[in-house]
Amino acid sequence: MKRSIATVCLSGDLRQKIQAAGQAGYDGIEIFENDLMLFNESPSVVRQMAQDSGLEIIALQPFRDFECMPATKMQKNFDRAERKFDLMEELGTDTLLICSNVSPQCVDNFELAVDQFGELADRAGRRTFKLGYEALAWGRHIRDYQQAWKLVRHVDADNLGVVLDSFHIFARGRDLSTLREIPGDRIALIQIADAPWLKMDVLQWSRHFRCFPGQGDFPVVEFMESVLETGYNGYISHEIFNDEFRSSPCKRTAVDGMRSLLWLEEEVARSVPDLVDTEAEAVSHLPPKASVRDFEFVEFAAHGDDNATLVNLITSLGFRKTHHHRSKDVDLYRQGDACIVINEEPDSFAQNHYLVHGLSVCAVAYRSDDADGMAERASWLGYRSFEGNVESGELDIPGIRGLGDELAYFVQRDDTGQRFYDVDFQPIESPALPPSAPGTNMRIDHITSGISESEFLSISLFYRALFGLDIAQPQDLIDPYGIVVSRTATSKDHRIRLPFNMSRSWGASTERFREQHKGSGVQHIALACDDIVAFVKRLDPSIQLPIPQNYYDDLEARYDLEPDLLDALRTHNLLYDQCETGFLIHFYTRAFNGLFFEVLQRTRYGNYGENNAHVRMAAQARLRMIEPSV
Ligand SMILES: O=C(O)c1ccc(O)c(O)c1
Ligand SMILES: [Mg+2]
Repeated sequence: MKRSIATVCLSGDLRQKIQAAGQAGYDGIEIFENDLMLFNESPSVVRQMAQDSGLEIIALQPFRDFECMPATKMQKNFDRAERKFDLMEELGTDTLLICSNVSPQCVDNFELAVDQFGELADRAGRRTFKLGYEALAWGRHIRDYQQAWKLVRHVDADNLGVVLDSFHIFARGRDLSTLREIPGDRIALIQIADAPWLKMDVLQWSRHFRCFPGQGDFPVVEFMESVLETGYNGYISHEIFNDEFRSSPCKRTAVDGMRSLLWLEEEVARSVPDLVDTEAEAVSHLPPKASVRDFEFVEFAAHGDDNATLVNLITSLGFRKTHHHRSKDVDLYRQGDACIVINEEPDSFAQNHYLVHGLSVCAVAYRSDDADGMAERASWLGYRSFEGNVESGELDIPGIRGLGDELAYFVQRDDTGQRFYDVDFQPIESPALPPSAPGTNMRIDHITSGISESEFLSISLFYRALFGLDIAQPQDLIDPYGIVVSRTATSKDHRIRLPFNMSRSWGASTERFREQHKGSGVQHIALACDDIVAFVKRLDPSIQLPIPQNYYDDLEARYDLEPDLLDALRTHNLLYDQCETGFLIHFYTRAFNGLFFEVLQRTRYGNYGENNAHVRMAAQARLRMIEPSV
């Protein structure tokens, strides 16, 4: 596929947009007229800029409100088109995109529209230009691609084709049935956009909520399959109007857009290999499939007193130090299957992380069936790799730059059942835990990150395209000081669960964390155990987040809980949630540097206790008022 992006997707001025698109590796760019109008260089300078960035200007757009206007306006419209043709000449582009008329003055007269487009195509043809006609979902009379194609077919001019924009098609009811019947050479351009399914005014939906394929809910892969069936082999061009993109660095957005196109091509090539005929896109040229299976360990950057704070907390949760790194100042703590690595090695990535963020998670390691394959996949998608200092005989674990300043590692288990710590670490004789210590088989259940609004879609793509996870619809969580928006990335078997949260309110939980932690990162680690009531009975309650008694009165009224259970919940700061098939019992620890742990027990329960998130956030906010340092 030839890859393109419309300048409207990116923040900044036209120079920044063009440079970002060029650096991200696109072949072409659609110039939005407004971007040109607001730029203080001539169209011929823009032409040179695009050329210098290795980009073909594939179209100028949009030409608006052309057809079926009152007679007095039509002459003006033809004149206006001629002015745009002059501009196209200077820009060095051969295609003008016209969108269907939205003006209240536009009359519903198909024959008239055919005549007018016939004349416009003649005029364009005289200057060897092409036209593309696109139905806006909110057009006055022409609103869907079938109507637009009917018009183009009736005009029957070689230089007039139809523009298919996935947003308008899905926003009007995802009918792809007749798309396959359009001959590929009559399609002027494919514009691609994904979006979340929302029930709202379609113009607002389009102008604010479009996103890159892989970040939303539209069946974009199916759309591309239908497009390929037409025989179309021109550009696929992102056209995303999105509020987050407007406030994000344009380079990152451009690179994410490229990742999205690669992901889309991969999905199409894997689902219908016969439709993909170019060698570069053949299945044999695709990267290894996503293969993250589980969490392997969480690594903290710590130092001095902070190290002691963390060790005290996790020891209270029943972790014990089992290994020390062979060559580095790194300890491993384990509790059942859950592994926490604490890194104090001087001059390391972890210590740099500590200097910036304080006590924090600097890496999450994922178990993979093919760790090198994951690294290769990451590099194919343009994610940056990380090379640590590896001594001879130690595992060279592939790492990449992940969310915020963190690393993501990919760890493979070999057939012998050896774990990463059997190679790089030495077991230590640790004193047995006191019999009173909670001891039940734990595993990492989920790891939640606090991120900024402008990172939200970027992270969705990271988890979807690189990790192959499913991304759930956003949910609103109610903090006493604002709304926290939460989405979760999950593997098919739910062994990997990665919620990520953002908030526009500086006082809400996510932003309070980001302020303390100096940026985005892991805010919350949830550990699953088999018997939480037994666990909590041996726990030092001072590490827990206190829950108000009113919560338990409400629980009692809401559910028919056994009195013993209700009593245990009440006594031990435990929260409870229930679904049709089962229930969840969980508690939270007090926070350190904005981070906290959760311990939970799931019984046929697939959610996250999100019904209790507001209780947790209110309890944390209250503690913060009493003890501002937490
Ligand atoms: O929102 C708009 O005006 C607009 C303009 C051009 C397009 O191609 C489009 O899909 C939408
Ligand atoms: Mg469009």
